[in-house]
Amino acid sequence: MSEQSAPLGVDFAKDRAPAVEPVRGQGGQRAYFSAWEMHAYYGESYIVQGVSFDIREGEILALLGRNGAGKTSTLRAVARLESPQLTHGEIWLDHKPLHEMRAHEASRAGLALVPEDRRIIPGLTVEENLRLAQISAPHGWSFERIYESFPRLGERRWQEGVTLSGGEQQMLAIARALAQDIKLLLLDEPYEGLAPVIVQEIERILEDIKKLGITTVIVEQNAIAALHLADRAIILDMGQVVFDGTAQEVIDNEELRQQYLAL
Ligand SMILES: Nc1ncnc2c1ncn2[C@@H]1O[C@H](COP(=O)(O)OP(=O)(O)OP(=O)(O)O)[C@@H](O)[C@H]1O
Repeated sequence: MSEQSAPLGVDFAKDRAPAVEPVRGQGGQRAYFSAWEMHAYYGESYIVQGVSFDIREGEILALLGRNGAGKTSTLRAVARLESPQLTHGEIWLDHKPLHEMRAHEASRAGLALVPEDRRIIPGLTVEENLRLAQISAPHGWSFERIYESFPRLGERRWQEGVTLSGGEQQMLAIARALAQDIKLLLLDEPYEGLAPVIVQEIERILEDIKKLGITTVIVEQNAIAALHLADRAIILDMGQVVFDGTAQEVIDNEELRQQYLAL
C-alpha cells in the first residue's frame, strides 16, 4: 500500500467512530494537548516507540535528546505528516482527535509546525508568503501586528522570501505560523545555524510568544536556551521518553543532563 493511499493508520480508530477523548490528565482533567502511546515508522524503521506526553494550555514544552533520539520524528508524527507513519496512538488537541486527521486537517484544527528547513516558498515575497498562510479562515495575527513584532520583515515585505538571511527566514517561518489561528506551535530547532546576535532576536520573539500564552513545543540542540524558555521538558532517547518533568529539574540535574543531553 502506498503512503498516499494508506488509511490514517491508527489501529484503535477502526473500532470507534467518532473517537471519544479519554480522561488521562492529573486529577481527572483533560490536558489541552495530549499524545498517548505514539508509535511511528519510516518504512520498516521503528523510530517513535510509544511516546506519550501532555501539555497544559499556555505551557512551553522543551522536547530534548541527543542527535537521532527521535525529536523531529515526534514533531512530524504530531503534525500528521505522512512520514513517519503513525501506526498506533492518540493525539488530542483541545478535544480534537489529530490522530484521525491528515496534515492539512491538523493544521486547520490549530496545529502549526515550523520545520527546521523553514520551507519558505520560492518566487514569493515576504508578504505573499504570509498571505498564503491566510488563504483560509480563521486568521491569526494581522500583517500590521506581524510587522510590529518582526520589524525586519516589515522592512523587507516586498523582497523574495528565499533571499532573506537565515535568521530572517526563521522569523518569516514563525510569523507565517502566527498568521494562522493556532492552538499549538511546534518549533523544530529555531536557532539552528544562526549567528548569536540573531539567536538573541529570535529568543526575544519567543519570549513574547510565551507572554502571549501560545502553547508551544520547542525542539532545540541548544538545550540550555530551550530550558530557559520552557516551563516543562521531556527527554527522548532511542524513540522513548526517559524524563518528563519541569525545565528547572533538568537544569538542576547534572547527571540527567550528562546522560541524555551531553551537557
Ligand atoms: N526519512 C527517514 N527515513 C528513515 N529514517 C529516518 C528518516 N528521518 C529520520 N530517520 C531516523 O530516525 C531517527 C530519529 O531521527 P530524528 O530526526 O527524529 O532525530 P532527532 O532527535 O530530531 O535528531 P537531530 O537532533 O539529529 O535532528 C534517526 O535514527 C534517523 O536516522
